[in-house]
Amino acid sequence: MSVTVETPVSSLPLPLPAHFSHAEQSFSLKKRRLPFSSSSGSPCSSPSRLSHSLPPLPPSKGCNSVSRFFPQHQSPWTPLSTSLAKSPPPDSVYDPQKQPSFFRQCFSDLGLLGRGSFGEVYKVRSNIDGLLYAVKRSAQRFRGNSERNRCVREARNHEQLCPHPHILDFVAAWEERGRLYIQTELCSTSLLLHAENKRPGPDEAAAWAYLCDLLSALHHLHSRGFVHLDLKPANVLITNSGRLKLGDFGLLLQLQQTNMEEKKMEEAQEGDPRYMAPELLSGIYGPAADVFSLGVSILELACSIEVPNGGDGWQKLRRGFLPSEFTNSLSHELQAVLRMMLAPEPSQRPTVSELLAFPSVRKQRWKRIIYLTIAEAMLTLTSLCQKVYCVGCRLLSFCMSFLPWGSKPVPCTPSKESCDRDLTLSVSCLLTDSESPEDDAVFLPPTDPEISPTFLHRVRSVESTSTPRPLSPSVVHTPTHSSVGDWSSSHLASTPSSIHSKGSCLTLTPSGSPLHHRSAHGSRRSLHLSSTTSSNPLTLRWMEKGDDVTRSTLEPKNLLSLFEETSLQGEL
Ligand SMILES: Nc1ncnc2c1ncn2[C@@H]1O[C@H](COP(=O)(O)OP(=O)(O)OP(=O)(O)O)[C@@H](O)[C@H]1O
Repeated sequence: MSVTVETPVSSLPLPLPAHFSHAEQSFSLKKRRLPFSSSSGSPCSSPSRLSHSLPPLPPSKGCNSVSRFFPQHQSPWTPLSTSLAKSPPPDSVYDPQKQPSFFRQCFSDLGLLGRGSFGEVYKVRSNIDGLLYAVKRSAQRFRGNSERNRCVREARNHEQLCPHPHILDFVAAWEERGRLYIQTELCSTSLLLHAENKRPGPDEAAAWAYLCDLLSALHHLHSRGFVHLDLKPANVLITNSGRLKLGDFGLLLQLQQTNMEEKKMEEAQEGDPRYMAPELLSGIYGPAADVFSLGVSILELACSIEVPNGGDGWQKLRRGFLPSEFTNSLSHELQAVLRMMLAPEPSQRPTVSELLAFPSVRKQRWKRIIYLTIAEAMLTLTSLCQKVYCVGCRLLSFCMSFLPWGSKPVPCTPSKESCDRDLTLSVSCLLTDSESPEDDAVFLPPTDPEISPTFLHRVRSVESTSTPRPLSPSVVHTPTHSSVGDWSSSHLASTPSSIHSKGSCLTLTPSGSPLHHRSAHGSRRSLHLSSTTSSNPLTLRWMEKGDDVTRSTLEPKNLLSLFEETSLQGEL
């Protein structure tokens, strides 16, 4: 396919969907995420922050909104995935006679990772294999059979698509009390949040990396006769190594023909208007729509801009105009690729296979493969080293217990399991607005609330506010540690926040420095999670530099704690 610099521009403006009426009119530079509203549990809304407003709920097609006409699904739980139907949890883990739900019996250590228009996503530890996962629960009970069927189809399609290195790993899906649960692999955050937490400004290298990963994911989908129809940074997850994984298959569509031609589809739904291909407005669905959405996503990420969801800017982008004031800083190669992906006519856009064959894309893909191989090898190595270190510490502790002075317990770096278990923190206030607490109390507020990794960006937003925001003294955290794998990953993935765990004291730091905040009187404050009692809960608190709190809390003193204390003071 030849590279067209000028794409033909149709003179007639495209019809705008009705819900674009309050839309943003043009492109604008990306702004940093606003503080998370603790009361609502959602980002503060602002007209200029439309990329954080949730897309409109997809219309519920063909289902009656009055739920009493439909039988409630009262069975304890129904497996919806082949994996779960074939190997249900053992009796030792799940006992249907017991009161707690399937979810509560099979999973523990809950923390809210995020909310979308479909539902809530929790970080969990499986009581079956002891590993960490993400579980997405639909916010609403099924309002009828068509809605239920759509959810079941989503789960089955997702299961069918796995495994692939750039598709979010599917583990299981089930239905319980009229809600859908999808268990997937746990990632570190979404691409949207990851991109927002980076330094503002164009980042072409990252854009190429994202393009390569997502082209690979789309290639997998399209070659199996599926179209995603909702590709956007919020639906892409990023692993500890920085690998992108395409997720959220709620609008996934299986095309009838194997040759993947565009087709008018009655049952298909369009996704987020900001990333939507123009032909979807005419009801033409095909793989080219995904290419367009990927083009918009890469444009947004490469130039660090907000893409419009209506108005002139929206129209222009769908008529082949790229915002040159932003794209001029990109290389000609990337500009050319974007221009082709954003061609107004679906037939003018290259297919994913054609894009993967472009010399510029092939070159970048090789770089990406090498980078990911090294990053993932380093992560594995680091976690191995940590395990060895843990075993060493335990052995040392065991040996010291035979020495005459060895009666006192020797603090030891916790095992990887406890590290992993405790990495996720949750905030209880985010868990308390379940619509019917009795029936839906699958996620009881944990006694020791934790903060999820995605909560870090919200904590960071505290830093940017002008007035000090005292943290609630009731926010008491379980002992929390980041596994070495997770620390290094955050560096590898260029995530600007990291957690440094030094024995019993843990410091949240953006970009590797302590999270500082200037108080009204100008003194520097650091946000610490510090050990405060002998039972060792960690309390999130503001500490003035020079406060002696940490020193007094590191008891009992011994060689290891003295060493930790010294290194901590060095950091301060
Ligand atoms: N597997 C996962 N691992 C880690 N975090 C996840 C995972 N899945 C989702 N999340 C987090 O939960 C948030 C909400 O996810 P969800 O897919 O429900 O919503 P969304 O895609 O942002 O919105 P929508 O469903 O409206 O498109 C995400 O933004 C992400 O931060």
